[in-house]
Amino acid sequence: MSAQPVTVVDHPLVQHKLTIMRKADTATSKFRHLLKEIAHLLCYEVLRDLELERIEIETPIETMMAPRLEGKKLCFVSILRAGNGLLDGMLDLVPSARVGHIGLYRDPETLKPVEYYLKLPEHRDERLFIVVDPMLATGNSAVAAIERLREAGATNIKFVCLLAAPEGIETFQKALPDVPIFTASIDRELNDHGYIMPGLGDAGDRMYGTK
Ligand SMILES: O=P(O)(O)OC[C@H]1O[C@H](OP(=O)(O)OP(=O)(O)O)[C@H](O)[C@@H]1O
Ligand SMILES: O=c1cc[nH]c(=O)[nH]1
Ligand SMILES: [Mg+2]
Repeated sequence: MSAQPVTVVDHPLVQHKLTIMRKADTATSKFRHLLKEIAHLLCYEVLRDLELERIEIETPIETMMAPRLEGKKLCFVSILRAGNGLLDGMLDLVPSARVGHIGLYRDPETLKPVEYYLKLPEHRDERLFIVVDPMLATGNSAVAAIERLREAGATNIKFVCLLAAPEGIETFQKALPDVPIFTASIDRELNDHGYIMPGLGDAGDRMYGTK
């Protein structure tokens, strides 16, 4: 099976905001704010093909059949912690969406993800799951999260990140060829510690000021 494409959202607004996020001297509050704003723009792209239902409404002039989004059929899944930055922006646009959380941290020695939390809504086979995490580095965390979702019954899944490394995309597409990736940038490569270069550093630490 050939892999689903990677969509790079290269809109000038996204690229400009990303440049500010990458800068080492951008403050935590500004970083979080920009991540939320970029999440709005990524959300717009990832939901482009969303099916709408039609409902009858009354405008001041006449009756019409108008398109409506059924937000409850959508579920955003945040890979904790850093995924919450994207999640907040996505929920601004689709407040009725359901939300799942998967807690994973990357062991700094092995670069393997360690799971510490999982909470998902029910009726998983009926929903579109949008899994969010700003960083796709080795790809191990995203693959583990999505495999876990699949075990739990999710079938329709898309992945959204801010930065992706070529190594992470390769791992992801080998493991999950049917899951499309949306990202604001494909960066150059990983360094010896599994950090994306040029990247933006540790997304969780930059969001929450923990370093
Ligand atoms: O593609 P990978 O090599 O798996 O790396 C990416 C993961 O690393 C970061 O999380 P981290 O482990 O730092 O946890 P945090 O969000 O709690 O800081 C990031 O938010 C991803 O989840
Ligand atoms: O560059 C990276 C790699 C993994 N996790 C991050 O937060 N940043
Ligand atoms: Mg981190």
